Amino acid sequence: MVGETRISFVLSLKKPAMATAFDLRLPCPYLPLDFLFLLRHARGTRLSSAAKEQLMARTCVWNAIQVKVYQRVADPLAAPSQLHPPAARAGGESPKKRTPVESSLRGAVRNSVHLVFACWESVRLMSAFVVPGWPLRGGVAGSRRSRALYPHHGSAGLLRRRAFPRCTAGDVRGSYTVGRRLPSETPPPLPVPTDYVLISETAEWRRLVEHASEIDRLHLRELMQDVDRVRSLRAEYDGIYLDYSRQRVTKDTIELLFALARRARLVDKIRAMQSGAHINVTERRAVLHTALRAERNASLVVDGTDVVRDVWRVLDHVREFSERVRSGEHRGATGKPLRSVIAVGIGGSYLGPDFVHEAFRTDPEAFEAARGRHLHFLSNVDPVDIKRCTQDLSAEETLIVIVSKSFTTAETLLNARAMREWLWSEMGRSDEVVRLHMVACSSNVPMVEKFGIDPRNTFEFWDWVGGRYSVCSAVGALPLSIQYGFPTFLRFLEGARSVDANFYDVASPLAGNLPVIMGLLGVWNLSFLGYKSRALHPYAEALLKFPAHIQQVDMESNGKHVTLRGDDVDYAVGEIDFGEPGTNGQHSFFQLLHMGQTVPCDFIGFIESQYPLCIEGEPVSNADELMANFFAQPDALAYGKTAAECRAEGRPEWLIPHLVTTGNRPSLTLLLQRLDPYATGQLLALYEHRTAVQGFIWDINSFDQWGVELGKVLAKRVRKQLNESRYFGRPISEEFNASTRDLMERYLRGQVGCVFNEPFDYHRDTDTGRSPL
Ligand SMILES: O=P(O)(O)OC[C@H]1O[C@](O)(CO)[C@@H](O)[C@@H]1O
Repeated sequence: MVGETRISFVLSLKKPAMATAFDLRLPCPYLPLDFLFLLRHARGTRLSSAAKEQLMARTCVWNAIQVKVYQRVADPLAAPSQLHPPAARAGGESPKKRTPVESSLRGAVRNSVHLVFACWESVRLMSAFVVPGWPLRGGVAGSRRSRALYPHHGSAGLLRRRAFPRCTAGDVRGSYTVGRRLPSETPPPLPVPTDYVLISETAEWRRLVEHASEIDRLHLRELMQDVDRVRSLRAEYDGIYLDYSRQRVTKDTIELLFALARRARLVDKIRAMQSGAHINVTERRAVLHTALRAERNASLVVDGTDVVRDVWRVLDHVREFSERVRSGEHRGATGKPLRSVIAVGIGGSYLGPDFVHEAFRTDPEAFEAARGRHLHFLSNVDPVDIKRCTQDLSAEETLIVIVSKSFTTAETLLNARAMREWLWSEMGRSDEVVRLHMVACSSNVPMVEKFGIDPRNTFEFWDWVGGRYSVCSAVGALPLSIQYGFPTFLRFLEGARSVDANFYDVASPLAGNLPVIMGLLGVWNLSFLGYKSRALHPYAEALLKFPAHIQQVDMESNGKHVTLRGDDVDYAVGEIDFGEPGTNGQHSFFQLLHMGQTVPCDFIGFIESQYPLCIEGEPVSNADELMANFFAQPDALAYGKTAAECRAEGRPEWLIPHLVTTGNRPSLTLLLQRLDPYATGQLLALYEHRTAVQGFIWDINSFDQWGVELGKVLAKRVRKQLNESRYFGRPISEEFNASTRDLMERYLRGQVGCVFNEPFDYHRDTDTGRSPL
């Protein structure tokens, strides 16, 4: 064996024809081929057949060499190269038109280059495969382009890298890691048990169904009288006090839910997540947002890379850059310090940072740290959002942070280009303006570079961080550290880490695992009691954006209809989440919560206020007034009001039916000391993991979002049509249904309200390339 040498090599073949040339017979369409490729071409190696068999087992486990060969295919599930989408057309740049002859000539040349290259690399790798201590040098990439393709390799001091000239993203990629001893391999996702059945077909599930009809006979009014029960339905961890006695459960329910968790192999799934297994099976990715808040001295090797080391490399970069901006060392193009930040992003690239920003804003220490600074978020593609963001700002003093994991999201890129135009319109059209005023957080570094952002000002994150789970990555770290200082952001990470420890401590009784308890209660309420919605009420104005963030975390994660294996679920999964801070929510939709549909509620409150205001002569402080409502609402929902109680109040008989509230409406209460950056991190992790627990029990993939992709594809068709009709007078295609056609026609009759001074690519006819102007 080669001992301490490890080589990681990725070859992405753009065309199936190329695969044929290499005789790659893929065992299944999406495979990273691992050693199969080498072994098929390995003649005369010194490997024993037992060793070959082991390598053929697709586990890519061998401590000497790791090789992956990807084939790009049409099926999205089958396209690992999707992780690095082709560079063309993003950032508004459009490819040059080529004649067919030019294109096929180029294609042929490129194919031959790839073929020669791949053969050469096979020989090199084969040599390393059989010769101990083979002095391998090279791989990717001295050039900025190839460094961008494999940014995570950029950090290892021991790497030897070399550019692959003429390669573009999506063509051929390779990387070697030389001389690092890697302690462990990425574990494979959990094997599917041979006796696999839908969770709803298990005895544990059926027992809960029966139990639900027993619970239906009990009212929370009675349940709350059992002091023993009430005291047993609570848990506490690191300053978070969870009271779930107002859930429609008994101690038996909880035992039955634990039995269901055992049957669903919840503990194994949590461990698989923690270890970096590819539990996001449809995208073949690990789910490691918890690594984003791991301690600096921790280590977690996933797919051959120590992800914690990478996390801290980026955090150090964030610290250094944010300090330079805050101190005024990094200045704008006209020499002014950058006091304002506009973070441009949408969905997970916006909601998390916005929630945390709001939570920090009135924390006394964070407030001090942010004095004189402004943070804004530009999310909606509605141009009005641009107007609102920029109207009070001076471009000369503004830094734009483009946040997009994919760097292909249409809304974000259009907003990014709009921001670039805004900067240029104020300070002149120069690369320098972009270099000094625009930075990016993305996992698609080549596209960021293509946009014109200095690669040194690009803060990467990785495909194992889902967008909605990315607030602890550079996505949140950069804008929030610039605004509040890096130490404040670190305290937020520490809070999240604390709850991660609780969640991953599956060796301890699950009764003390807050995310597990909350997740199981969520499953109970939806799948067994049939409550389709869930409301989140933080009694803290600073958490005003928390419900919106959790809405995405939960609904994008668990809004699914098939199990991990692709079987239809025959049970309800994924609640509708909404919420508002108390007491505002009470004066908005609480009427329905009290008298209309039953919606399980989460109440979040704090012992200390961020702003403890006491007005002389008032019977209680302002915070006490808030908390009086916090304590009252859960009981109002649980107990309701009977006709007898109304009569006892002397209400007229005709009014009584309108006054009766049924009660028996479940809620849980979370009480924490005070809302500071640490507690903000705790709450984030608690709710992230609650969602994961539910997904684990339901056996769905909580970490992909294919539904959203469909909407994006359709919007692309409409965009093309609007362009063609608006600028070239083309009729609306018959491909659209009558309703959409009529709506679009009506819309197009209106004025766009824009005058373009010079034509640019976006307005070219999509077929002829002709400019309308
Ligand atoms: O960060 P990106 O790649 O721009 O994506 C933004 C958001 O779009 C989605 O893919 C779908 O809305 C979210 O999951 C993600 O948070």
